[in-house]
Amino acid sequence: MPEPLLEFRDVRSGYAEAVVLDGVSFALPAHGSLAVLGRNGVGKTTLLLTAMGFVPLVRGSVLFNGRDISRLPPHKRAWMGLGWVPQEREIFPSLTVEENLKVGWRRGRWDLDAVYGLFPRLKERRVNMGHQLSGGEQQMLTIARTLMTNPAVLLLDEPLEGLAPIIVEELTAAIRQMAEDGIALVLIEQHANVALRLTKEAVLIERGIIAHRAQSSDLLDNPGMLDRYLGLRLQER
Ligand SMILES: Nc1ncnc2c1ncn2[C@@H]1O[C@H](COP(=O)(O)OP(=O)(O)OP(=O)(O)O)[C@@H](O)[C@H]1O
Repeated sequence: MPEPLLEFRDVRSGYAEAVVLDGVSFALPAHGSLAVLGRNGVGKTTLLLTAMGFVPLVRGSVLFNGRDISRLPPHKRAWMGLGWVPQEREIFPSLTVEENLKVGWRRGRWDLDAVYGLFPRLKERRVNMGHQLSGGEQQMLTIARTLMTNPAVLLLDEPLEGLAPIIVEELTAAIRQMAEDGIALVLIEQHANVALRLTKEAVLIERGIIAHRAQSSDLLDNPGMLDRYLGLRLQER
């Protein structure tokens, strides 16, 4: 079996006053995609923060391409190919769209032309300042900026949260295309049906542990299972 791209081995992590994840293990293959589902506050964001090194490990290890990166700082992990897309839509408000995109560019498949091909809206807005963008455009820019670093894996924290349906459609299509293009995905998304359609595998987190893991398509065919484990229901969007 080929070496996983990103692997958690028996990870325990959390904040000074609270252990959040306890005994989490998974292996994401290169070009793989994983939906992380669970109720509010179960530790989904903490899982991504642990992968990036923003939240310290108490036990276990995080591996990337077979290398133990547990002690590396976030910027080194980003440099190695972990592309974090935070929920807070971190862009530079006083730089133009194009300047925002150029800031983190690293040579590779994704450059300005390719990114504008994926997000034509950003091309139209390329001379606008970050602060002049709508919430949906800011989210596109946040993802596009990370894409410009040519990551091996994108860690997406609720990228569709609070966005209008038309923008959700555009972003969903873009995420699907990035995955088809070979970027691995870890996707946190409250709308389970969207997350399951975009991914091959899923883990259901409950109180800091992986309560269930399955093929995403099997979960889509079995909505009762989501309901049983987490009280999540598939919603139409
Ligand atoms: N900086 C922090 N310091 C202390 N506790 C925190 C911190 N951030 C999150 N927590 C706690 O850790 C737990 C897991 O939070 P986390 O944000 O990972 O959950 P989540 O599954 O992503 O939830 P949501 O869907 O609401 O974003 C929660 O109980 C939360 O209150």
